[in-house]
Amino acid sequence: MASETIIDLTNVQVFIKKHLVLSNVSIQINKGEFVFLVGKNGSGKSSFLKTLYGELKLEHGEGNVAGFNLKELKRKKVPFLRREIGIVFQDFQLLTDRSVNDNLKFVMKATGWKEKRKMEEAIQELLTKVGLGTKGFKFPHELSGGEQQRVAIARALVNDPDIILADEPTGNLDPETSNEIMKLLFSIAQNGKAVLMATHDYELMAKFPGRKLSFEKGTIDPGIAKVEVPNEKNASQSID
Ligand SMILES: Nc1ncnc2c1ncn2[C@@H]1O[C@H](COP(=O)(O)OP(=O)(O)OP(=O)(O)O)[C@@H](O)[C@H]1O
Repeated sequence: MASETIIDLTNVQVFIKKHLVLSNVSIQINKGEFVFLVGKNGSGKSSFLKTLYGELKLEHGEGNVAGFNLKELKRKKVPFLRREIGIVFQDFQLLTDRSVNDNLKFVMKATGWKEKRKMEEAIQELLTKVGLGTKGFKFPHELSGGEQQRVAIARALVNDPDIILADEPTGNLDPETSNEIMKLLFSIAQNGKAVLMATHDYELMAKFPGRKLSFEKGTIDPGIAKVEVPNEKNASQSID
């Protein structure tokens, strides 16, 4: 796969209100990379991700994400950046009052999808991709934590973004289920997306060798860039 930079930061500083969280951040990430964000609690991983998806405004330094200049990005344009990024959280953040299908449909409608049949086809394709092809009619509370996270990943993929940002996506899951979710996220990177994942799980990191961004001393050590995702030790094409 040809290397193509999708995240490009130069001398970025990340602030929360007046509090300087990170400085001297210069990082380039290519499509197809799997990147772990590692560091102690409070070292700035979530704030870094928020900067990438436009939740925190970039005031200092230069940042380009999926073709958007973060410094010049106006608040009302942030939804356009978000369409290029899929976001996955530790606590899934599904809408509990509707089915899996309707959770996905909700995001589709909010991002401009109109044709019912196209939406239904895309939903089926996405759910099959994450191994939930028969569960679209279920409500979130009828699914296990791992299944709910798969729905959240399907939702993140709705607009076929080049970047997936995952903030401790396995934080609420048991080791076996975490492993399955990792396989899924890895396969997404292998299909050409940049996947960035904050985690404290060193066992997972040992098993799925990706690039590591280390958050320490108020900055980020960018690790060694790899163009392609290394194959997972027990690589399997099948997600189930
Ligand atoms: N809303 C806020 N207001 C003020 N300070 C904040 C806010 N959110 C986070 N911070 C501070 O910013 C710093 C970075 O926090 P951040 O949540 O980005 O770290 P993290 O590495 O993601 O931590 P964790 O591993 O616990 O999720 C911390 O010092 C934190 O206390």
